[in-house]
Amino acid sequence: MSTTADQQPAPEHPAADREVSGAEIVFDNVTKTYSGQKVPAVDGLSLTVPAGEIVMFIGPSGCGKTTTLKMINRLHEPTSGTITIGGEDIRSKNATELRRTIGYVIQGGSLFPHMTVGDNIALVPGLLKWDKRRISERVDDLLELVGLDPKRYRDRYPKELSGGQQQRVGVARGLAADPPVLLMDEPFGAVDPITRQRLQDELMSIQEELQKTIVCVTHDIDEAVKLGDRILLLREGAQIAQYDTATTLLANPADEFVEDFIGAGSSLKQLSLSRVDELELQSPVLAAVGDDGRAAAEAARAGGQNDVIVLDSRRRPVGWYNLKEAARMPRLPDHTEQDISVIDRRSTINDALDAMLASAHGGVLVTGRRDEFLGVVTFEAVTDHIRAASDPDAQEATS
Ligand SMILES: Nc1ncnc2c1ncn2[C@@H]1O[C@H](COP(=O)(O)OP(=O)(O)OP(=O)(O)O)[C@@H](O)[C@H]1O
Repeated sequence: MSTTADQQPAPEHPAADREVSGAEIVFDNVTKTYSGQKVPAVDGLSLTVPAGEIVMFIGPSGCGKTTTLKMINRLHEPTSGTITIGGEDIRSKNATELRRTIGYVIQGGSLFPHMTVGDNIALVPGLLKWDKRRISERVDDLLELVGLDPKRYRDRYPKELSGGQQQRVGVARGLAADPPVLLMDEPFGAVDPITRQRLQDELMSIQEELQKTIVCVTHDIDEAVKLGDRILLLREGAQIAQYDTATTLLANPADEFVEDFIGAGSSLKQLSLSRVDELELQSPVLAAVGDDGRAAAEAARAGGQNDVIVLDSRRRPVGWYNLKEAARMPRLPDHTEQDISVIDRRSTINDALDAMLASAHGGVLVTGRRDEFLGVVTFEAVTDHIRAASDPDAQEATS
């Protein structure tokens, strides 16, 4: 159902059937007027962010997205109105105490440069006086969760990481004390498009596992459509233009402002609503780290395959070789410098296509929870899907 400025949201709950560790956030008639300003940056905002969902804040520059976000962890105080998290008024704790229970991730990760990756992540658990062993285990778990090998990365300094890796550590730090709420302010704005897509995929896979309540500011409608269980589109003064699922927003824009904002490509954008797990995956012949490459290549050839895919002991893909390359390796190694084009099963079809265009293999590997290998999606599978989705006759024929 559609929600416009004069309606209270009464949405269906996409996360309702999953185990949720997040907490509901409610804004009740919240206004923020900065000192010295006549016009409020946020003017009487009432909004419910359901527990366990990702809500994406989007809207024109200066409409009040960041101000709204920063009121949740009291980096800005409302001039009037009330905000509750899990039913509790955020003013019932002091601001510092509150912030230790809310993860906060901003562009670039904002890591402390003089502290190691491990110490950066351990910061809030340390302030909360967790014991050393628990903190150390937590740091390693989180590094695993965001796809960084703890042994390799725990003791590095931020400057020894790529931009995307720093951003991952930023997410791990935001999640360190297992907060019910994670706030993100343009978290993936500073990285290249391929890295951004991977970070978005990782966030979706982390969210599938953790079910936090995530509020994320973005400037990118495609990112909002991809990540958001719900999208909040604001106009100036944080007035709600529409608050809906991506599907409804794209199919039924509430008015001309929304229509203009989503842009002319909205029928194409609907494609980015399709997820990779709607496609048929191929099951290739697999090999394990340490296997004899020649035997693996022979097994693949016997199975009619042109490639060997190598999995580690946790079934994560760590190598993807053609038969000739594999046959030259007496022991298949546990990592490769080559790009192996991996996407998460909840990635969009558009992401799959982008990854394929950058891949040497004419396909991409699809992973699920904790990066476990699920199968291969081929260029043909994607193009067939796109053809079917954009051809109404074909859709009718299959429905
Ligand atoms: N510290 C401040 N003091 C005074 N005015 C401010 C302050 N911070 C923001 N504003 C004003 O409040 C309004 C909302 O700003 P806000 O940063 O929340 O918008 P935004 O939607 O996040 O913008 P952008 O997309 O450009 O980041 C703007 O008019 C801005 O100029």
